[in-house]
Amino acid sequence: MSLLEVADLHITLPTPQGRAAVVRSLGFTLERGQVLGLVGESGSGKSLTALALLGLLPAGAQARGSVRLNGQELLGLPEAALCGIRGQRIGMVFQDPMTALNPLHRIGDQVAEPLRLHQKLGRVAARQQAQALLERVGLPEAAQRMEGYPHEFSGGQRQRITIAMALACGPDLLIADEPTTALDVTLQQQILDLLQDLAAERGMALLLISHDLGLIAQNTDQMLVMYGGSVMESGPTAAVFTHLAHPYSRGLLAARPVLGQRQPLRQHLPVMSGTLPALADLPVGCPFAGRCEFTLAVCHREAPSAQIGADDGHSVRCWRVEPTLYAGLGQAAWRLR
Ligand SMILES: Nc1ncnc2c1ncn2[C@@H]1O[C@H](COP(=O)(O)OP(=O)(O)OP(=O)(O)O)[C@@H](O)[C@H]1O
Repeated sequence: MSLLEVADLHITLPTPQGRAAVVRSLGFTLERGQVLGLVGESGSGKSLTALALLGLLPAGAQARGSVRLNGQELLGLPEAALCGIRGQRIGMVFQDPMTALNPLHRIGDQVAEPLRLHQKLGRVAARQQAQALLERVGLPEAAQRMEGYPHEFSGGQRQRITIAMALACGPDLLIADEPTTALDVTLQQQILDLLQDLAAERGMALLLISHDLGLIAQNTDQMLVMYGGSVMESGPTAAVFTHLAHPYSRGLLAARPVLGQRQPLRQHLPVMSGTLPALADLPVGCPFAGRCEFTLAVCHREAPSAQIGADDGHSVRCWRVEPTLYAGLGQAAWRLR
C-alpha cells in the first residue's frame, strides 16, 4: 500500500451552463520520502486537486473517486475528521506565506500553536519544539526571532516559517502549492532543497505543484503534466524528460527561458498559441486538440486513453504517440498519417 493513493478523481464545479469537470479521472500514488510534481499552466486543475486532498474544495465543488492516505479514504469524511487530518497528517505550504501567517501574532506562538492544539503540549514544551523547527528550516537566530511579527521577516524567511508550521505535527504528506513563485529567484532553489531534504529525513511524501516544468524536472521523483483537468503525460521524472512526448509538455518546455541564454533583440520566447479553453467549453475529444499542431480527426472526437511506454512507467495521453516506438528512440515517434 502506498502512502497516498488517488484513483479516478473527478472534480466538478457549477457553471451557468451546468456542472463542468475541472479534474477528470486523475490517478497517482505517492510513497513516503518521494516527491511528486504536478505541473500545468494556470487553470489546469492543480490547486483544486490539492484542495480536494485536503477536503477544502470551494462551495459548490464536488469530488468523486478515491483519495486514500495510509489506506484511509478521505473523500466524504465529515468535516470534524478532516480537521484532525489537516495539519496533523497532511501539512500545507502555499504560494503566499502571508496568507498562512497571522500578522498580529508573534511567529514563535504561531509555530507553537499546532503543537499545543493537536499534540497537547504545554506552553514551554511547544515553544521549545517550535524553536527547534525554526532552526531546522534555517531561520537565522531562531531563538531571538521567535518574538518577531511576520512583517519583520523577508519573503524567504516567512516561507521558512510556514514550512515550520506545516511540519509541526509531523505530517505524512506535505502539499506545497507554488511554494516559491512569490520568491526571489536566488531563494527558490534553497526552499526547494529544504523541502526535499525534509521529505527524505522525515520519510514524508511531498506533493509539489508548479506551473514551471523546469522546476518540476529538477526537484521531483515522479511527475504529472496536467491540462484542462486531465493528465497528459506522467511517470518517473527522469523517464518523462528523456522521452518528453506530449505536444503540450513539449510546448511548456519550449516556452521556458533558459538561464544564461540571452534572447536576441526583438526575438520573443516561443509561446504556445491559444489559451486554455473555459471550463464549460472543454472539447469532447483531447482537451489540447484546439491548440495542438499535430491533430488528427480523432483528436476532436474522442479523448485518448493513457498509453504506457516500455517498462519505465512513462505514460502519454495522445493519439499520435506510438509508445512501443518512442521508448527506444530518445524522443517521441509520431505516427505518419
Ligand atoms: N472557487 C472557484 N470557483 C469557480 N471556479 C474555480 C474556483 N477555483 C478554481 N476554479 C476554476 O477551476 C479551474 C481549475 O483551477 P485551479 O485553481 O485548480 O487551476 P491551477 O492549475 O491550480 O491554476 P493556478 O496555478 O492559476 O491556481 C479553473 O478554470 C478555475 O477558474
